[in-house]
Amino acid sequence: MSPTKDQSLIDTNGHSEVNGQKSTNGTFNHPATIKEAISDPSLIVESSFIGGEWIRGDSTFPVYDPATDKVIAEIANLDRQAFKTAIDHAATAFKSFKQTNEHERSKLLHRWAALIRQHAADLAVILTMENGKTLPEAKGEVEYGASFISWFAEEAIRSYGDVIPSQHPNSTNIVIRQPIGVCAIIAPWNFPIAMITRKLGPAIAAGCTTVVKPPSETPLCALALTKLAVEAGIPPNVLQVVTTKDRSAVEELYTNPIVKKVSFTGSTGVGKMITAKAAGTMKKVSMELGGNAPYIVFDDADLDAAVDGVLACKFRCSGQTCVCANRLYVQRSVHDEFVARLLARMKKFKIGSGLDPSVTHGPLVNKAGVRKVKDHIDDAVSKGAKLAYGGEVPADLQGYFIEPALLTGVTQDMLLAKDETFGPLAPIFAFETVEEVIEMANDTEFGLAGYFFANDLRKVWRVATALEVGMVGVNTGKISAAEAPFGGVKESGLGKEGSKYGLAEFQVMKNITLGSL
Ligand SMILES: NC(=O)c1ccc[n+]([C@@H]2O[C@H](COP(=O)([O-])OP(=O)(O)OC[C@H]3O[C@@H](n4cnc5c(N)ncnc54)[C@H](O)[C@@H]3O)[C@@H](O)[C@H]2O)c1
Ligand SMILES: O=CCCC(=O)O
Repeated sequence: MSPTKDQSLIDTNGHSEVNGQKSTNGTFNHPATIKEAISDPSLIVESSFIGGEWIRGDSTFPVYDPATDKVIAEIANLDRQAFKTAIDHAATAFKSFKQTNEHERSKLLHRWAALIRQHAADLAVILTMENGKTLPEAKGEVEYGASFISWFAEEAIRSYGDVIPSQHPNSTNIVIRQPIGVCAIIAPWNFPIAMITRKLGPAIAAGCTTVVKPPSETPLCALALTKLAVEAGIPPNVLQVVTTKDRSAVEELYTNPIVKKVSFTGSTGVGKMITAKAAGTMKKVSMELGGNAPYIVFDDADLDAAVDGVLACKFRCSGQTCVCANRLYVQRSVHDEFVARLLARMKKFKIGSGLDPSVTHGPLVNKAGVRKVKDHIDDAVSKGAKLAYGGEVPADLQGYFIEPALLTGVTQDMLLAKDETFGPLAPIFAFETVEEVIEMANDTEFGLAGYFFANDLRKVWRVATALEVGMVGVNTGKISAAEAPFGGVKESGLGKEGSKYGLAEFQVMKNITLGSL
């Protein structure tokens, strides 16, 4: 694949180089350690944060750089008791934190967001080295992550109640919102900063105390964020982070009766299991789960805009985004032209270290991710699809790489039609009519995001309302923003994050009927 400067797929500013990582002969030297690549090495923390102390414990687990398959950190591997201790600290802290003034919490969050932005360059490098995404994407994510903290700093002071006229004489109903209590936060590796701030922003704004379980693939961003939160003045027991590789230890978070809310982002299977176990103590849950987004290109669409949308949406984080287009439906009359234009753009991709300024797509997070893309390609080809481009695992790269791939002649009976690929594979299905494509798009148990490109207004309204998803992009591949309610329907989850609705997920509503005094 030839190098390119085409960065139109990245929804942030252009490339920038990392601390002189370019060697004198012009080839890119990926740094061996994170500390040598950032300006403030104190941001690299490998311990958990419980009860206001950094806890190392007796055992550790490794974090791998997906671009090199080399260990870049050894993180504290804590047990179930550590979660219990953190929950107890959070319960004690809740007694006073729930009494804090909304404006005070708002100021804390504003200070934290400012510190995140101040350290954005280093955080982006840490993110790229543990997750693999390119540096411009990582910078975009740092700002995206900070935007949730800023947003909820503002929402904290707009947590309005209600006054409802009573049918009884001398009586009034007053509705107030209160923080729900101790919250458990469990996050995935694909957005190691934003998936955590999208939960911590509203939790802290609401006056809750938290215990965070970061993903074992990418804990360094969560720990660096925590260090900055402490610097910002967020009381230690309000935000605690427990790192572990032991999934059974995490059970404490969704079964301990002290925890009142579980906010989870991850796969649908794990989300269902957690929901079932959390039901044992009737915890409130938010579930941001897997997707299988349809991306529909109608014959009246602006085809160049539709190709831009695919680059932004399908290949973001090398295809490892829950709202990534998973199935590309293209109307038969524009199919060949669309495929040709998409192929021309994909030929400009370059895979490699996300820190290399000439690279457009980084590695996947692990070998299992590469295997899954391969399996989806092999299954589709065995059932009649054509591999039009890419799909090889490059022998000359050490990390978890696979070439972005384009498949044509894809049909609904193939594995990738049902299962989220979570990788850089663009499968093209041809369709004839609006009815047919709506039926195909909805033929999945998932319902997170959907996209389509069309110009006819009646068709736009019809399709936007018919898609069974929580979020629709019309003539755009970019739908995520702090102000927009994020969340799915069907088996893609429960609840909304971000937006004016996100705060309520961490609150309980209480009606006070005030009789005559
Ligand atoms: N809807 C959304 O907002 C959203 C956002 C990002 C990712 N996702 C989804 O997340 C998935 C990819 O992320 P992932 O691979 O990290 O998901 P995952 O479900 O494997 O893991 C998510 C988190 O849960 C933890 N975990 C996994 N198994 C567990 C268990 N048995 N008990 C307790 N904790 C457990 C993980 O360590 C991680 O912290 C995809 O399906 C993607 O669509 C959804
Ligand atoms: O991967 C899921 C979250 C990505 C986003 O917030 O756009």
